[in-house]
Amino acid sequence: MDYCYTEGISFLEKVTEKLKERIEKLDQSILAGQKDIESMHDYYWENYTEMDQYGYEDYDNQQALLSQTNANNELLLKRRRFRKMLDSPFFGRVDFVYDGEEEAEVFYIGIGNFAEDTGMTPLIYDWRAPVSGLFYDYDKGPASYQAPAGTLEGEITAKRQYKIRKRKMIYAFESDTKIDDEILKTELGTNGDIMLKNIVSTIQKEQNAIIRNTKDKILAIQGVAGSGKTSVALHRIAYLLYHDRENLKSSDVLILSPNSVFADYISHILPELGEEPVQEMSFDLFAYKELKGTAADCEDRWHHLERTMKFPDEERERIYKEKQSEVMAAQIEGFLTLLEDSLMDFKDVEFKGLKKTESELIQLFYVKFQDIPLLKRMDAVMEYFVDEFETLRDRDLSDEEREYVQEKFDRMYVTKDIYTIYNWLMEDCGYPCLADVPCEKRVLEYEDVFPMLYLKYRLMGRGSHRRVKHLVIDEMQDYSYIQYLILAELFSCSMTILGDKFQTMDDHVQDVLPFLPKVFGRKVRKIVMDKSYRNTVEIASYAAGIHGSKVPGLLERHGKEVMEASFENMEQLLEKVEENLKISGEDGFETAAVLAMTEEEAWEISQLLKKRGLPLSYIDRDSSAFKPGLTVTTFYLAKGLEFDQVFTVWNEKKVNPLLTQAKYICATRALHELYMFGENSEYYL
Ligand SMILES: Nc1ncnc2c1ncn2[C@@H]1O[C@H](COP(=O)(O)OP(=O)(O)OP(=O)(O)O)[C@@H](O)[C@H]1O
Repeated sequence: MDYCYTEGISFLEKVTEKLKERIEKLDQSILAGQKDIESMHDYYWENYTEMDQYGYEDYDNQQALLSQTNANNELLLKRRRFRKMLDSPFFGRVDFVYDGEEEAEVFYIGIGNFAEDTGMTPLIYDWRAPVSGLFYDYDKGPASYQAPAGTLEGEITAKRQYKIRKRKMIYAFESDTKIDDEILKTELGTNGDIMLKNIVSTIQKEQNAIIRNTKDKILAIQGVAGSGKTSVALHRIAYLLYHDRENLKSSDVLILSPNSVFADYISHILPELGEEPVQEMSFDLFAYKELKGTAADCEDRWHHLERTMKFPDEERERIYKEKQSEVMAAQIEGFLTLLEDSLMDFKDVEFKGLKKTESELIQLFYVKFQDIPLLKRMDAVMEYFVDEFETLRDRDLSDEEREYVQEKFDRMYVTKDIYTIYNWLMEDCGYPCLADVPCEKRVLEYEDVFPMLYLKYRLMGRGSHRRVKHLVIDEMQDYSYIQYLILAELFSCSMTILGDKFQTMDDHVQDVLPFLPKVFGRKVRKIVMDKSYRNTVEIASYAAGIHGSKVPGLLERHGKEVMEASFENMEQLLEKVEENLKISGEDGFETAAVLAMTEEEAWEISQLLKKRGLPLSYIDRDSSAFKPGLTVTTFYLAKGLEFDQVFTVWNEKKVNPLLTQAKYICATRALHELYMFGENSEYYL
């Protein structure tokens, strides 16, 4: 047995013992803490009637209780981390000789810090600790890392990698190259996990640079399919949380994600890395909530995609695109300038002897309060009026009086209804107007949702979300110019923006990187990730061929050739799917997917496969869970996910403007096997 392995095992044994001891001690402290909390509760309930009349004692008690509860929560978190570490305490080791010293210091690296006791030198260092950068960034030889006190230089004399599962050493070896490609290939070649994996033990140097970047406020990553964008973004969140515990909590981080299934698919990563889950939201849902008082319902992206595929209409698509574009944003600005006059109908105001003439009001409106958004400005003028009244009369207005005055001022707007104003804008731009119906009957088509929301913010202001301190935008290519303007209005925090222009859900590739700096009004650091880790060489080359783009950098992981076939009808096609499906049996796969174009097709296929007796999960836009086994869904809901086997199914006779992008998205979802199956019946026409 080699030295590296035996030494690894003996350290594993030592650490396991120490972890167990530490967990036991924590058990006791937690128990003692809980008893304290209980007795503090008891004391409070027994004595609170007698506590001093000013409430000092009561306050002190509450504070003591709070700090004891917090202390106990921290212990609970620590215990949770150590329990997790028991399974696999470390995965790397670096021996580092600091400049000017003789002997190497040994650093073991794992998912968290672990010392025998608080304040002692760690036996294991958190992968996010400054010293752990050595493991990811350097081979043997001269190296340095950034410590709080400055750069520390020295030499790496040894570097090792381990795989430990359920307290058993699976392998241990000396790695003199970067985190070894062979290991990476083996890790990627195995099935076993169905959700996205944490990649702490094999983070690559380029990925590490992104994860550890705290300098750039806005990072935008254009990465080829499978380059680890989502993984890197999540590890970056964990890194930021670790290094800024004081200011950044999990609840301060928001991920804009494409759908709920994707949110489920990535949800376990942060807890696995010892952090609490972060907030997650879809932008469409957010818009729907924000427009509640303006329209009864809003279509979402899926409606639009389905319509584009079912009823391709170039003119309609042109209008859709224009409405989301920079040109539209400029048109809205021009429109707003004119609206300053056309929306207003000034009249003298008089209330119980206090009068403001039309020209005085105009002066206040256009000069004194000119910086306030148009639909909020009259409120400011009214407050000015009310203030003057209350000062002169030396009394406050009653609620009824206030309402009466408010009405007078509100009447100076021709309308306050955003929907009506939006229709004026449509008229100005030469687009068809939306139906003139009352709010409860208004259903916004997707093309109008974001321009209307943007108009609303420009008219009413919004104020940025102070609670969100870091925003992650995944699938950046799927957001329009107008959507980015809204995001810039809403969030002024640091951001990680990531995506792949080739996966745009549109008939054209959209590259958002050129306009981001303009929208956010600041420098955006752009990073390209051009190596793919997901697909085999065969699948990646096939996928690149769909766009005629160059094959990304790949690990030389080979697999089955991509199978392309055309079938006369769906039954024959599904026969072939069944024949090739390998999700059961000894060396079967964990996940497989049949990916169709439209929801209707996906549903139909799921029913036909069920009839064949195949167990499966059907994912539609309302689904929220990702499950092992066979999944049937559309290409657009499969975004961001991956499957061991993918069967892409489309109708060859049908005109589908999204077909090229859809095929590319489907093809790049496959880890090991890809089947591209066309069907040429007239069924779906
Ligand atoms: N350093 C790494 N070590 C091990 N696996 C990795 C590494 N980087 C990426 N992977 C794996 O590659 C696959 C793709 O990663 P991920 O889903 O994060 O990529 P992506 O760029 O977001 O993909 P896409 O845009 O196609 O959805 C995942 O299985 C992930 O675990």
